Amino acid sequence: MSEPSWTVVVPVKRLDVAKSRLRGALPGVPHEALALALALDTVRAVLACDAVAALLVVTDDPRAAAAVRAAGARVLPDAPDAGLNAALRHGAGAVDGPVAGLTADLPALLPAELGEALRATADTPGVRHFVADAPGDGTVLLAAPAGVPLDPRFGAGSAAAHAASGALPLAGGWPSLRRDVDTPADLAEAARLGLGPHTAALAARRPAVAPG
Ligand SMILES: Nc1nc2c(ncn2[C@@H]2O[C@H](COP(=O)(O)OP(=O)(O)OP(=O)(O)O)[C@@H](O)[C@H]2O)c(=O)[nH]1
Ligand SMILES: C=C(OP(=O)(O)O)C(=O)O
Repeated sequence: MSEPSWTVVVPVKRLDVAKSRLRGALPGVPHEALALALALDTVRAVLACDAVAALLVVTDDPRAAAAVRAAGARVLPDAPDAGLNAALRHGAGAVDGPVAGLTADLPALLPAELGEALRATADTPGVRHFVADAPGDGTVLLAAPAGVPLDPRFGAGSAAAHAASGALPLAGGWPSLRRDVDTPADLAEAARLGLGPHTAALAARRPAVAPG
């Protein structure tokens, strides 16, 4: 097995405004706790991946910053404060060597699937690669070899945007990597695959019984 070489950059939006489509998905669970749990399970899997040398989380959220730091990530403030792609460019700009941007909403992520995807980039060297999300329209991972700018184009229709910008799609199955969680239905899908411990603990909570 080759040495770990990748730095993974994970952007985490301020928890109070992150993952708005998921608000209320787990009754009785504060929204910020759910957004944080998704990020912590993502971070946990990245740190356990043998292809990853370092993890850089770009965030302005103090609670998220403290929690991911405690888990072993480096934290960079979201100085541009101009959205996901600006945060990724900022993070990638602080990195030497191969760099991958990964979304922070992958609570079922298995380290082995991330490792396979990162290693698969070596089959076509010198170019950017991306992994589309399960529906195929979005992107969960964008990877650039050393010396090539990450040039992220996340957002609606990002799989097509990444392809149009010259990035090659990676074709593995990788269900846990492709399972980003934007909606309650996505969360149910992720639970079917197997949630990481932070999100699983919240999903196992029962809402308090209403008085009377
Ligand atoms: N640092 C940083 N991260 C961001 C920003 N916007 C989105 N992200 C992160 O980018 C990833 C993918 O974002 P989305 O799935 O669009 O998440 P979102 O904007 O929180 O969710 P919705 O409100 O449901 O659209 C998640 O890890 C977010 O935390 C931003 O402005 N700054
Ligand atoms: C940020 C993206 O979308 P979503 O909001 O669906 O995670 C994307 O897929 O590029």
